[in-house]
Amino acid sequence: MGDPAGIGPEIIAKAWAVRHSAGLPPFLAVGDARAIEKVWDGPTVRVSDIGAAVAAFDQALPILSVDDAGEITPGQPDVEGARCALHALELAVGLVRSDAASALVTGPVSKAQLYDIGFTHPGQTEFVAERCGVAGANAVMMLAGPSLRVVPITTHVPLAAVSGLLSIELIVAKGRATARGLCRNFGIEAPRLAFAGLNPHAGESGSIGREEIELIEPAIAQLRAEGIDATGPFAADTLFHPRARTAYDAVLCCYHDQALIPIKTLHFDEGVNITLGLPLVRTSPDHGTAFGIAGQDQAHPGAMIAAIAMAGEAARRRASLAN
Ligand SMILES: NC(=O)C1=CN([C@@H]2O[C@H](COP(=O)(O)OP(=O)(O)OC[C@H]3O[C@@H](n4cnc5c(N)ncnc54)[C@H](O)[C@@H]3O)[C@@H](O)[C@H]2O)C=CC1
Ligand SMILES: NCC(=O)COP(=O)(O)O
Repeated sequence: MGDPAGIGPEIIAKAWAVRHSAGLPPFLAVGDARAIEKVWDGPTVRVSDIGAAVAAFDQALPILSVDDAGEITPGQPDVEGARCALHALELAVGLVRSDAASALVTGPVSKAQLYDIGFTHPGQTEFVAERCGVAGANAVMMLAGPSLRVVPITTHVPLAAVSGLLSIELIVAKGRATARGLCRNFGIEAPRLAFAGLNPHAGESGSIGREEIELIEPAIAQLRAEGIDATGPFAADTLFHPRARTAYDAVLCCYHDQALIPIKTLHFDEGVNITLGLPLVRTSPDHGTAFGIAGQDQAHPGAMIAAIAMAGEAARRRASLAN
C-alpha cells in the first residue's frame, strides 16, 4: 500500500473499482485497512490468506491488514506510518517469495520518512533486490510506458556523485540485466538497447567530458561482444523524440532525471516502475506519495492500474517460459 498517509490507499481502491473494465488479475492490498477506509467508501474485506482474497475479490477489495499505522491523517506522514509501510512491504515480499502470490506491486513510499526510521536502502528497488539475494548492480529500475522504456544506471544518488559511480562493470551489468529482463517480462526476444551519453553532445569526441570514451563505449563494445544489440552513446537531448523512439526497445541513461523526465513527460498517468533482474515480478506506479492531494479524491489511478496489469502480464509470461 505504501505510505498510509499518501495516495497509495486511494489508487489501490480506484484500481479495484475498475478491475473488470481494466481486465485486472485478482489482487489484495497489504497495509493498514483503515488507510483505505478513510479515503474510500467502497466494499473492503479483511483477509488472512491469498485463498480468501481470491474468493472475495469479485465482491470487495481484499486487505491483508497491518493494523499498526497509528493515527492516519491523509497528507500528514509520520514515523508510525513509515514503519507500517515497511512492515507491509516486508510481508508482501514474503508472500511473493514463498509463491503464495505471483507478483508484487508496491505503493508509493516516502523515502525521507523511511530514512528517518533507519531504512538504509536508496529505495524499494534495492530493498526487494536484497531480500531476493540479488546484488544492486544486477537489479535494474526500468520505467515503462506505452511508447518508451528507460533505465537509470545510477538511481537515488546526488548528481555530483554520478560520474564517480559510473563504471564499465556497472554499465555492462545493467545492460545485461535489461536485455534479459526485456525478454523475460516483455517477450522481446532480441532487445535493442540504446545508451545515452552523460555529457552534452555525448562528450563531443572527448572535448566536453570523457565518460563516453572511457566508460560507456567500452561497456557497449563488451555487450555487443556478448551478442546484445547495444548502441550509442547518443546525445541524450535527441534520444526521445518520436522518430528516435522507434529505433530501440529501451534507453539506458546515466542518472535518474535523464531517464525519468522523458518518461514522466510522456506517460505520467500510465508509467510503471518495474524491477528487472529479480527472481520475482515487482512493479510500482511511477509516481510518489503525492501528500499534497492525499485524501481529496484527486489521485489519478492510471499508473497503479498499469502497474497491476503489467505485473499480471509479466508473471504469466515468466510462468510460460518456465514450462
Ligand atoms: N516508488 C515510490 O515509492 C516513489 C516514491 N516517491 C516519494 O514520494 C514523495 C513525494 O515525491 P514527489 O517528488 O513530490 O513526487 P510525487 O509523484 O509524489 O508528486 C509530484 C506531483 O505529481 C502529483 N501526482 C503524483 N501522483 C499523482 C497521481 N496519481 N494523480 C494525480 N497527481 C499525482 C502530485 O500531486 C505532485 O503535484 C517523496 O518522498 C519520494 O521519495 C517518489 C517517486 C516514487
Ligand atoms: N523515482 C523513482 C523511484 O523513486 C522509485 O523508487 P523505488 O521503487 O526504488 O522505491
